[in-house]
Amino acid sequence: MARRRGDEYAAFDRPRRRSRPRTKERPDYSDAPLARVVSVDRGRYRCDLDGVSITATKARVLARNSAIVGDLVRLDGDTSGHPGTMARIVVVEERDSVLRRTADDDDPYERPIVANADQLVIVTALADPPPRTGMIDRILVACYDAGLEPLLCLTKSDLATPDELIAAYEPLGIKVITTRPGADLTPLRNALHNQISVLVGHSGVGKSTLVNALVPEAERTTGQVNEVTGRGRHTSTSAMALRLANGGWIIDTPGVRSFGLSHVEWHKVIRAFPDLERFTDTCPRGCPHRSSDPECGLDLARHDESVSAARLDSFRRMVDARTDIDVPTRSDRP
Ligand SMILES: Nc1nc2c(ncn2[C@@H]2O[C@H](COP(=O)(O)OP(=O)(O)OP(=O)(O)O)[C@@H](O)[C@H]2O)c(=O)[nH]1
Repeated sequence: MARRRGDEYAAFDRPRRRSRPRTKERPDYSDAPLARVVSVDRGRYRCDLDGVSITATKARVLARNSAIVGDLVRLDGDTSGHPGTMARIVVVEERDSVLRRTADDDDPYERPIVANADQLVIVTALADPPPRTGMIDRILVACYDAGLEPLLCLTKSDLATPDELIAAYEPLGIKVITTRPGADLTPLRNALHNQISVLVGHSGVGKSTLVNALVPEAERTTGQVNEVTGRGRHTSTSAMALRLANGGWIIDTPGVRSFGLSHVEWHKVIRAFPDLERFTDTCPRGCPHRSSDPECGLDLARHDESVSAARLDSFRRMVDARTDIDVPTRSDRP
């Protein structure tokens, strides 16, 4: 600010401090302790360093939202984990995988949910709330896009039979596990052993109940399903990674109502539909397989008894909704 003449405080003005020239050399953190981010809450990162829980902030040089649950990070500062201490995340290691979703199919803003998972467990209740195969198919698209192995976990088998869903998904090579209150969890434990598994599902399907059974000390809050809306209450509000006693991690994520896929390139959606893919061999080059695309081979699948109409509808709903496909449709033809 320009100083007024005769300003009586002018004499007190301190000489400007020269800033030290910045060094271009960053400290070498390659030997700094390596921890895993287990939860993120308002700029505070809880990290697990060989079983010790450490609270950390993120170094300013790292971009916003650059560390997410599942990330392997190098820590500087106080890594004792004692109450009141704080470490600093100085490096986020390269990720093996990133599971992403968008709020809906038009949302250009993609949300990385979890880093470094190997397996995606789609938790679906057989009733209360009722299963939605469209949602399962959407999550499968995101799963294959992230390079993860899918596992379908059907809960609440005390309320309804799993036969239909097993018949629909097992032939696609997807492992299916069924649970109910008091069920023997050995098959699920075996499937999770030494894997980093992320649990995804609609609110109220029983993810937290499962997590509490697998890791009792987790004490994840469980909620009632609303009798009127049939929806869960979104009791868990943020993702959390938990160590499994016999090796591996499970990452519980908040219940989702939708699973947007605008981050998945449209031509990759078909990968989650191996049962339909063979019909696309006869399609014209670059066919996006929408209902309106001329000579799309999937139109023949409609008349094939071995094809599930629900799966075909589910696929078509996903591609028909895309606004980023620039290929003429039947109605565009002269
Ligand atoms: N009958 C039956 N009820 C179950 C089963 N598993 C969970 N529940 C009940 O379903 C309700 C919702 O379970 P939660 O574990 O809170 O569900 P969630 O998926 O974690 O829900 P969000 O936290 O909202 O994501 C609770 O009342 C559970 O007791 C099951 O196998 N059978």
